[in-house]
Amino acid sequence: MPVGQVIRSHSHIHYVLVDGREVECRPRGKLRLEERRILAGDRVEVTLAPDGEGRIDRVLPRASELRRPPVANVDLCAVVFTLHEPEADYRFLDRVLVHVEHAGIEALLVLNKTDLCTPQEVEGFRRLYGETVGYPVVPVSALTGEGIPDLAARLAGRTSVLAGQSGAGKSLLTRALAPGYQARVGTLARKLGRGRHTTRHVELIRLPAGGLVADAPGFTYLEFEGVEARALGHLFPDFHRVGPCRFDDCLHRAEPGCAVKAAVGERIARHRYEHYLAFLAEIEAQKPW
Ligand SMILES: Nc1nc2c(ncn2[C@@H]2O[C@H](COP(=O)(O)OP(=O)(O)OP(=O)(O)O)[C@@H](O)[C@H]2O)c(=O)[nH]1
Ligand SMILES: [Zn+2]
Repeated sequence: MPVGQVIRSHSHIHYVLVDGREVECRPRGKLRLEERRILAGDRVEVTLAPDGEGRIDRVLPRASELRRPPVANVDLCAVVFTLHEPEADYRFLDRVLVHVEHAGIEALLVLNKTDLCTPQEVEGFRRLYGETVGYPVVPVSALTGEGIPDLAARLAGRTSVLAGQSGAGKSLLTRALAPGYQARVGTLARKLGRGRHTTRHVELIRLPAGGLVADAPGFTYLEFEGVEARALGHLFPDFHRVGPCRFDDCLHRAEPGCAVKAAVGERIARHRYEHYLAFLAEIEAQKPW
């Protein structure tokens, strides 16, 4: 039985990508009654009819499920960051990275607007986040197209969402990656404040080099709900490369024999440690005493 991936839905009609072909499918009766909605990104078993349409027989177990936007099986988050326009906000970046780690999704750092940067700035960022922190970094310019083929190659075969602060260039990047793509929500809806970010049905856009990218940004809800204070340090990959600390349950704050604290300014960037402390305080303040 062929297996495909749902790329968009319209009430009870789901468009499923099967062997590179978009097939209009309806779920079989029993599935329609189930509580579980069929989400964009779902892998489904389909029966193809001679007329070219199909029937969804079964939704395969999800490897991941994002709430905002509602997409199943996202396996990569491209976090879009800029050094200028808007000015670099490392605290926001680290916050997004913590959320991506918490969701168990691989992160890729996209340094956008390189046309506004000196080569030294790009190299400095690549060293800091690519080497010291340890995420793959892809410098691009959505405006000039520089680096876009490299980014496309990294998104090939994956189901991705873009994240990052407002104005970082997520929309322009999506257009640079999928030049033929036309957003289905018009300017009017966006002006009324019911634009792409709040559309109920997410669409996965097919990239020419293969791979799917959501048409709505991910990780827009950045409260640390569900993140335990003791687990926060595990969401900083640069922290687990040092150590171990003397105590297994070290919070890396004032404990004796803390390997993390000892590495600050060397193998751990000072601002990463400061953001960790700030996030930790935020999580502790959330506790219902
Ligand atoms: N110079 C330069 N400008 C860019 C680049 N990418 C995007 N921009 C501009 O930055 C502004 C914001 O880009 P968008 O794509 O709307 O940003 P966004 O991340 O989708 O923003 P939100 O929709 O608010 O989340 C626009 O004016 C873009 O034209 C780039 O690589 N270089
Ligand atoms: Zn420690």
